Amino acid sequence: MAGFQEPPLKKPKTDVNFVFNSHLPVQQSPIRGVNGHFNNKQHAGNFLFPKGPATFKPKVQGNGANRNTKSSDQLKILKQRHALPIFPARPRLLKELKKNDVVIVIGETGSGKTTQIPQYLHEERLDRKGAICVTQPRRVAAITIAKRVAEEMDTNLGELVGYSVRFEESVSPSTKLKYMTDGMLLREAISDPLLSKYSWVIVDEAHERTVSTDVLFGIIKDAQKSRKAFAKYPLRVIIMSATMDVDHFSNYFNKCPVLYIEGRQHPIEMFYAREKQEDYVLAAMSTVIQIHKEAPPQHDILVFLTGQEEIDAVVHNIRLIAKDNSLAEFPKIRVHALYAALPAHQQLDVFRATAAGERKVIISTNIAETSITIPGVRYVVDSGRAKVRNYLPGSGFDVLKVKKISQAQAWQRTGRAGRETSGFCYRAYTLEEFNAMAVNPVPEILRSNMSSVILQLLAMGIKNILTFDFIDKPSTEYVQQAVEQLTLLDAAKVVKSDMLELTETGKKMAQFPLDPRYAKILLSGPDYGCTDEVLTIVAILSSESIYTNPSGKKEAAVNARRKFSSMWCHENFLNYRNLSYTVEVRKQLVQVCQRCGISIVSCQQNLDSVRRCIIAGLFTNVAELQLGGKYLTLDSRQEAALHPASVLFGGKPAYVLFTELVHTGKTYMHINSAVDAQWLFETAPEYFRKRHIKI
Ligand SMILES: Nc1ncnc2c1ncn2[C@@H]1O[C@H](COP(=O)(O)OP(=O)(O)OP(=O)(O)O)[C@@H](O)[C@H]1O
Repeated sequence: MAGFQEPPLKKPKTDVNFVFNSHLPVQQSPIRGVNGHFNNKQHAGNFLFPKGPATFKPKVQGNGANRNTKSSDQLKILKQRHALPIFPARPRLLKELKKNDVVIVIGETGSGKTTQIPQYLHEERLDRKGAICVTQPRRVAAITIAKRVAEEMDTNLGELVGYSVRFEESVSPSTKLKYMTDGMLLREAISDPLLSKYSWVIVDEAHERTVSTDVLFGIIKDAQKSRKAFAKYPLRVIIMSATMDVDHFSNYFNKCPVLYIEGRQHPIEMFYAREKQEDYVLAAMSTVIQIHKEAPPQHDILVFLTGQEEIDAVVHNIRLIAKDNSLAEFPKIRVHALYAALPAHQQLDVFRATAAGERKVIISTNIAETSITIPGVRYVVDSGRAKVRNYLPGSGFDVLKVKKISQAQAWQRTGRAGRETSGFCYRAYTLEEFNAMAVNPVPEILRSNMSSVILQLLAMGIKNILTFDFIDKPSTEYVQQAVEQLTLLDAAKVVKSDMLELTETGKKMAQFPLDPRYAKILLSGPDYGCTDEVLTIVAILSSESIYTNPSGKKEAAVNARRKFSSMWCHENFLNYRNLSYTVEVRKQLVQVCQRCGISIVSCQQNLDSVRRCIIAGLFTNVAELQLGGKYLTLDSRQEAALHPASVLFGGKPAYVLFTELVHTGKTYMHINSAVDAQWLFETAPEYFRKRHIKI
């Protein structure tokens, strides 16, 4: 549904006036003196100053074929590794890591934390007893970093170095360095709370404070304690970031030491808008054109905007502008969009190097904000905004809204330049606006629906959520609402005051890497005789969009897809790769169903059964048509509209089920089905009686 509207943008007429602000020199942290996090006395003395090139002979090398006769590519990579700011600190860093159970490592973006520290541990054979796991908040980072490290270690991806992200992994029994999303490690902890496969867990980009990372902190602390008592080898933990509140983290981890990797490899020149910009999208776009007119080819540009529709529109506009005769004398532009809903191959395409005389312009969400290195990027243009998920208190829903980013995020964005060589960062907002931004992002756990997390914690045997050792406690109200949702789904029951337990249904639900509501739909499949059908639907809902929305053909794509409400059509702007991915997801869900003994039956096109089954999981996501023609959600009495791209638009069914609410100017219900009031009552009588629906 997203991506329906044609670009609302005009060609930017005026240039944004920038003022040169500072030069982030090679040997000085950009954050020090700006947000003050590093000026903390408690940890003084832990700086790992570069002491000139250290020499070392790795005890273990990659298992590539040409170990003795290194190719020139390998020698080049080795040289690059040795030039990183972290390299001279290697001996002291290892000494500290060996000495302490938990260490916080702070280092400039690009200093080499993510790619090098795991390799150092491996070279020292500190992974003999268990593998090294490195968590990332985002899948694209986990995959691309694993690829880079495999290349650096001269090994095939999936052998010594691998990755694991939801529904996709490349690992083998010989994998020693495993890059994975924080959510995947949390999932592993359900069956193995001691994390016994690993001797090291490295939590990277800890400042992002995703729900999964926050919960992992508590799990890791617990696992560490238990393993000290009776496991064969201890669990060592490294918490890493370039921009985080070290005191808060260190206090949580029993005043663990904080190590600072000094210096950055390449300088970055910083620019701020001279005046406040009315329209951040136009400001970002005109900055790109300004840079394009001045920068040499192959100096690529990475632009941070907020969401899919906006990014598609900007990509479309820049392509149009690039065709303008007035730009004929400048390099050819290759424009890429980068957001989570894009198929993996399109996401990875942005890493492809530019041809001679060409410039790559990448318009991205905050998916590219941390960890990754995009070859060729020398310019970063930051709109200062991001789309963030926020829980609607009292509703059980998360809503996506465009918000200003934090200073920590702004520095991370800056850090995507200056990785291979010197760079430039243009902030399309003023220095005053920057100073007024929050220092750190609000932890996701304080603003999200917690039902998935609580289901996972219960599956790990943690019965009292309110006493779990969270680094920042979520509000009791949010916890209670999530518990209520899990109780309504028959996943959990209260056994004593504040003590919860999973029901048999809940135990099965926790086996699925899905939102509990989707898991409940699958578990209800046999009751409605339609497991086969709902498996397909849930697989699609859990994958990235199977639709394509080519720019300039959005209307045609929407019209083509309208036909799906009555019949299957070919050649209707379906995304082949994402469809194939969905088939893989479905296969994995079938395996979990088989493990849980859920029989896979088909209702043979009886779509009413399918809709009733979907209600079993999503009955809290229903809106009712009001007299004035508007919809109100039954759970929170919130006004929400059908999107013009929905097949139900204009039809006005009395009750509409949706998967989520999306706020883009107006609140839209995302992905809909018309449902019957009688079915609602039959599925959750207690719940709907309280909501007085009309039958
Ligand atoms: N895919 C890649 N291609 C080329 N160079 C790369 C690639 N990945 C990493 N590098 C090089 O390795 C350096 C260190 O990257 P690394 O991700 O380890 O830094 P980091 O300190 O973890 O940064 P951040 O805090 O931004 O995650 C980069 O600055 C870059 O020079």
